[in-house]
Amino acid sequence: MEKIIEVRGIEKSYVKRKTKEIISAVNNVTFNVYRGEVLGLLGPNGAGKTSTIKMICGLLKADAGTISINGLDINTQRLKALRHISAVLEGNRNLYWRLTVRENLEYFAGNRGFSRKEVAPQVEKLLEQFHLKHKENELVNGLSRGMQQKLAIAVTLLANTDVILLDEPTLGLDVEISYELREILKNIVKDEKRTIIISSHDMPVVQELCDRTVIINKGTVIIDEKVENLLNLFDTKAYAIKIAGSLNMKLKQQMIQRFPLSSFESGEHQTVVTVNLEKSEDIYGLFDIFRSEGVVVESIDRTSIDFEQVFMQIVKGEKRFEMA
Ligand SMILES: Nc1ncnc2c1ncn2[C@@H]1O[C@H](COP(=O)(O)OP(=O)(O)OP(=O)(O)O)[C@@H](O)[C@H]1O
Repeated sequence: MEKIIEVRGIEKSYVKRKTKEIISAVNNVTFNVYRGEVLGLLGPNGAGKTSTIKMICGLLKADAGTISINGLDINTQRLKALRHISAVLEGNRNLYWRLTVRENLEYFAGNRGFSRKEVAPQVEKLLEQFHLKHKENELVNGLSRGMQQKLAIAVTLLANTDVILLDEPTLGLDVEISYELREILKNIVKDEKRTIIISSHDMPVVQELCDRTVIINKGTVIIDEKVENLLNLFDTKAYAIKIAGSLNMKLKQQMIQRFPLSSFESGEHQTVVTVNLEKSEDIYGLFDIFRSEGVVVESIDRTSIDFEQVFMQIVKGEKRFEMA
């Protein structure tokens, strides 16, 4: 697999203005991005994602370490390196508000050296793909946030760079437009082998779009693994246990303490407890708790897990999972 981005041991600290306290935001982060893959860059708030993304885009300079894009060092061959990457950063849609949808696409393609004629077929395709055709002659100013976001991503795709970086693409959008955007991106990823880095808190986006995920916590990479492998790994340890009657609060708290991702769904005569166990043997510990409280287990089944749960488990556990 061809490496298109190499991030090696990057570090970034900030000094708090008032207290002069030094904050280590990124601490020795290393990962690769391969051509044609969709990489999810994840982490809880304050983990260091934005700082990492800004260093990759050349908006921030790393205190230490190196970043290369297509073999070009971002410090010593900055302009050449940055020509291979385009980005939609969170809260910054990089559009001209007084131009129409079509004019924005043509203007930014022009900035990258493409003539209007050259990009005409692609502009048409993108207008269709992003369901923006009926808005092509409207000013960006009057568009909804969701439409603006779609256009910003379309502009980025039109630049035809080797790498596209989407920082929180669905943040702040309502559910319908998030879904629509996810579907559009899914089709683009399926049809064209684009290299995309997505930073997101929207786990369905990660689950459905990303091939691999790099999870950062407290400035350090804690996971670099294929999404599929993570789902499989956790899936085998997720159980749905049916219990007669209901569980009292003390027991629920006891379970959450021992198995942090437990969830409870109470019916009229039954409760379904879903747990994700770190080791399969932990099931015995669970049964011990039930036995000591006289809880009757009616059935136990393996269940499927979604990426949201996987992410929570990893971040809460703050540990590396050795993959088989
Ligand atoms: N300009 C700055 N000055 C001081 N501290 C900063 C600055 N930018 C970021 N930080 C701190 O660095 C740490 C990492 O921040 P960063 O924005 O990179 O994380 P993040 O993972 O993108 O978080 P979020 O998901 O909330 O955007 C945080 O503790 C943050 O408060």
